[in-house]
Amino acid sequence: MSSIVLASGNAGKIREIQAILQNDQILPQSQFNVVEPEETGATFIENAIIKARNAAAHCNLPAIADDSGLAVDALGGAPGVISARYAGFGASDQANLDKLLEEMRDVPDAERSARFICVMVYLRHALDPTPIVAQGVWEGRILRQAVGENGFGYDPVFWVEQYQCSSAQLAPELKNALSHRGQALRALSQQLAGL
Ligand SMILES: O=c1nc[nH]c2c1ncn2[C@H]1C[C@H](O)[C@@H](COP(=O)(O)OP(=O)(O)OP(=O)(O)O)O1
Ligand SMILES: [Mg+2]
Repeated sequence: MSSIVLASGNAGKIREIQAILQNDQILPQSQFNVVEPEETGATFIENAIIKARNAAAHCNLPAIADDSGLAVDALGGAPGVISARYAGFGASDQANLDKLLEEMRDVPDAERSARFICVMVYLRHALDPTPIVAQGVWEGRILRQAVGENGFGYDPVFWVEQYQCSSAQLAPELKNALSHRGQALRALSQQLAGL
């Protein structure tokens, strides 16, 4: 099997994707000096395709991309596709999370429902007209303060009802078994196996 480029610059995502797929032919785009594209899409799927196409074109290889984010009901679905730049372009995870907690300060406990969404795309080559697409959704609630050290991004404020802890308090394997990303990757793998 030939290599597949993983079109992400997010170390947390890359760690999770590699742990789930366990395929040493999947190489992060940093190994090819891919320049990250602007994520101009209005939807997760558009942004995933933009990222996968950019990496596939640069590397002349098949590519996988993950576009994901947090949709909070009390904020009308925000931060959504702009989750990575909620507090501004190039904002840190901490700055994004602080902004979310601030926006949610006066939202009562009963109205703090949210979900993580992940769209994974596989392109056979840059101009592949029929991308393989898979999606995962993980329901949770937004905490009032950050707790936990694992994961990345908004994990410290995402309450996982089933385990009564934040997703940053889950062991990495358990997060991958439950998460939007784990769901999307398993669905993507099934489709790839059927090709
Ligand atoms: O499991 C997760 N646990 C916590 N936070 C998460 C998760 N999954 C996505 N998120 C947040 C992080 C970031 O704020 C945004 C993704 O933005 P997104 O553009 O897809 O990724 P990114 O810019 O970090 O890396 P890249 O585009 O190179 O893959 O959603
Ligand atoms: Mg991004």
